[in-house]
Amino acid sequence: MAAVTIYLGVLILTLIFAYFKLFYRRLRKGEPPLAPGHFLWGNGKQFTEHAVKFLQGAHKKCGDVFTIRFLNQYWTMVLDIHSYERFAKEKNFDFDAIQEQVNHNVFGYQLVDARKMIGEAGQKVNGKHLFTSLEHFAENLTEAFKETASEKDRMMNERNSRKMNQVNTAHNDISLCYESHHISQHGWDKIEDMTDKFMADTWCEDQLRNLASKTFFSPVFYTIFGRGQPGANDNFHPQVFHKNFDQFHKYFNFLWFGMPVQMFPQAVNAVGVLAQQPSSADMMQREGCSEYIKFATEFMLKHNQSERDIICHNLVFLHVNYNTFRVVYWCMYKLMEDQTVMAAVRKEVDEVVEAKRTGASASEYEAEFTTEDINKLPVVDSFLKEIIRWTSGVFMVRKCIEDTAFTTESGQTFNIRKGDKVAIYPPVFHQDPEIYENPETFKYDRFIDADFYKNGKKIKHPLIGFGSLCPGQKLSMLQIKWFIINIVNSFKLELIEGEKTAPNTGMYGHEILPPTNDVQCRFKPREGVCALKYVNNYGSNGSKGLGGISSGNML
Ligand code: HEM
Repeated sequence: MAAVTIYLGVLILTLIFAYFKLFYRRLRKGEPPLAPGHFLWGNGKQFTEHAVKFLQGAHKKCGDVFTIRFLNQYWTMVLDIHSYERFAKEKNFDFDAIQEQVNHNVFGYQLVDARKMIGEAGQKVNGKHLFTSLEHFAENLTEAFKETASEKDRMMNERNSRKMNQVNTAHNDISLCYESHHISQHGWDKIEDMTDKFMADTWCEDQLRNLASKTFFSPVFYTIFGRGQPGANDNFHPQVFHKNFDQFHKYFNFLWFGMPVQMFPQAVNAVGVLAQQPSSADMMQREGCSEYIKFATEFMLKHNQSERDIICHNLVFLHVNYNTFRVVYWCMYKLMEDQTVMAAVRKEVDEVVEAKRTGASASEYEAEFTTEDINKLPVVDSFLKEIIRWTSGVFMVRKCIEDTAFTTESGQTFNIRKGDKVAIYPPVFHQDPEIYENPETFKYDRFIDADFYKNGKKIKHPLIGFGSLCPGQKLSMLQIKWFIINIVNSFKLELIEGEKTAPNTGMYGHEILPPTNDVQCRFKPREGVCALKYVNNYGSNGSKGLGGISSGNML
């Protein structure tokens, strides 16, 4: 009995010691206040329930800068939008540790000489490479659209042959009637007209995720990895990768926080498929393989990284591009959900296409767009920014590598402890009613010629969906804009009645929130549309050709 009491006593003392050692924090002078939370788990539960509501509440109680806790990890939140640039420029707030954590915990590898590699690889999607990447993407997009449109042709051919049988039968019947009841030739023509109209009115139905995958993810995949010999590796296919990436992504937050992937059998299965990639030598030989992948692969080989590491890095690159896919999903959803949005975007696109159109007849119609042209559409631009505002769930996180006195734009100084995480949480700004009137309402034209204010002061960076470091933001924005112009020009899209979804607020932490559920939609090619062509004019007349309205705050 005495021994049990001693054991219990030791256990309780150990637990108390562990609690004070691991979880409890005594604030030092000048440190930001701690947000109230569970004595053991900290603020994890409040965060996962609804990160924005939790942080808005803590902001009201604690002020612009305060610290939250996830188990034994302390994160200081800087929730003053005017301090964004100071935060981004603070040299003691380091991103490398975060990038290492993602690479190690989520993708299971480590990048050698990471800063140099990411810095130089980032140039392969900017400057002149931005234009060539967009050119390749545009070519792949045209292919993907042709394939999607041909689905309707395939479907119509099947229906046609079925219908022709019916029509032949009807024809025989009608001929009999025609002879016996004198149905006019006009009556017969009308029946044939109705059959044609029925064919033209035929829609294809699909899940939106599938449709976005076929029309957008596929061209992105081919733009990154190029195309191999037909049938070379059946699993290295955009749709196979998309499906498995979708599975894997569900566990992103858990993996990032350090939970072992073995806890999630579905993620393990998905990774098993995603690991089936061509060898690095074969990858670089694929037709149209991107400069980014070629550069990264050569860099990693030079640094003696293994084939496995290269495969993992390819997945990281696909992961960052997957954000662009998610934005496109939401663009398509909002275009279909709200007829006012569709009408406004379509009007702008139709007008510019009409103005640029060349060719004598429908079969010859073509309109050329430069990067500048793509960027010069205020409605498309604002619509896209509103989608990013409405769906971004991103953290901008850094590790504090030295004890640091951080001064906000308003002059308050806080001591941030070495080893803590420091973060800006853009969704809190994006949902702030003082910055964005009725933030819960989707307003496609919110960003047209608009300035935004907080505490009476104009905000320099009102939308922070890409953080300060993302090298892919220009490419991403341009790919999405080009996609919107093309999809609106080429297809009619509708949601099936009653279908509805919303951003999944339980997934805050993902750069772009996934939908709570997928929706069923229908589409068909528009008749007699003008073919659109992207023209890479980099360097012509000394042009870097970005121009446009987006350069102010997003590009
Ligand atoms: C809508 C699409 C995208 C979103 C919302 C997005 C968002 C972000 C965010 C929030 C970060 C962290 C930045 C920070 O904390 O300052 C980031 C980093 C990064 N993004 Fe993107 N991104 C997108 C598309 C892309 C694309 C298309 C590429 C590649 C071409 C890309 C490449 C990267 C890389 C390499 C980093 C790490 C940068 C570093 O370590 O310095 N992203 N992105």
